[in-house]
Amino acid sequence: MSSRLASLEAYEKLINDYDTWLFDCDGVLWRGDHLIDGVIEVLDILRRRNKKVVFVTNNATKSRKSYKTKFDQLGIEAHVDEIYGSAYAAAVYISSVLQIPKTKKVYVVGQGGLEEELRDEGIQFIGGTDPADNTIAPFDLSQFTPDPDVAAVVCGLDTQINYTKLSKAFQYLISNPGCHFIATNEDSTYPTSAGLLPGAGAISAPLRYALGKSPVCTGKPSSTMLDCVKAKVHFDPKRTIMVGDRLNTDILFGKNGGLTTLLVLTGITTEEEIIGPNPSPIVPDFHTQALGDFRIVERPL
Ligand SMILES: O=C(O)[C@H](O)[C@H](O)COP(=O)(O)O
Ligand SMILES: [Mg+2]
Repeated sequence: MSSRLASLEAYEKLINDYDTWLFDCDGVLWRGDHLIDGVIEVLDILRRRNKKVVFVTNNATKSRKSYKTKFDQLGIEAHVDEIYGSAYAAAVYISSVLQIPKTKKVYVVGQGGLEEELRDEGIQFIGGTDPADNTIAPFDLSQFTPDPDVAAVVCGLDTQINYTKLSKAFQYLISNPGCHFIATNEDSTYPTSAGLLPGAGAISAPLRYALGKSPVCTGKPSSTMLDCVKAKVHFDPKRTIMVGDRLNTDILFGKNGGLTTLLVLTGITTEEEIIGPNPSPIVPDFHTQALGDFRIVERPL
């Protein structure tokens, strides 16, 4: 059963017990471009208490560098080497795990952030933001010649999704032998300041259905994302806490990694889902309304 934080002592104890704090972004720090109340103060408290702060997001629309710009714009202190996104995890997976030859290419269903991370890993790509693929014109298969050098299809959140991209991705996956099917993440929904929208999982779903097979997922809860963090950040899992708003990504990611987990209710998951009559089988160690609740340690009620 998840334990709800409700006293000054409980918030103090959590801060004292954990040296490394991994934070999800959408639904924890912000919703779309709207900062969630109390986030800046609490991150400052943790930094002043010499806690290691790391950001782990499944949102593949931005690269780590473009996330740094978003943090700056929202007034949140963050450094590029503290930021880990599913686009970065996908690029590292392709270059270091699959080791696709540099002569090969990736067909992208996704946005600029994913392309930037692929480029930074020296991976050639087509599709993505290419205007030729961002069209509402009907797709004519008889006019399409698959590029034989495409060795993988990677699918992330793409707000410009269309039938042409789905068709080309599908064609590469059925015609190029051994073509890898990768999803940056499979979140079903995406929390914005105006409400919920379809998530990256809803973008790769038509391909999963058409192919009858699932992609390799590199974002949370997969271990690929934690391996990316571990490769750059030293931390003791026993003294590390994962803070997130979604059970089947953030909390499962923490549990899979042997970390302690804290659920906040400012994003996807409602309290009903953890303490209601039919609670989720994914149980966080702790939960609280919002990250901002930790301000109590410096302004006791
Ligand atoms: O659809 C998506 O990609 C997700 O909803 C979104 O990106 C989640 O981001 P996170 O909460 O992991 O920062
Ligand atoms: Mg989230």
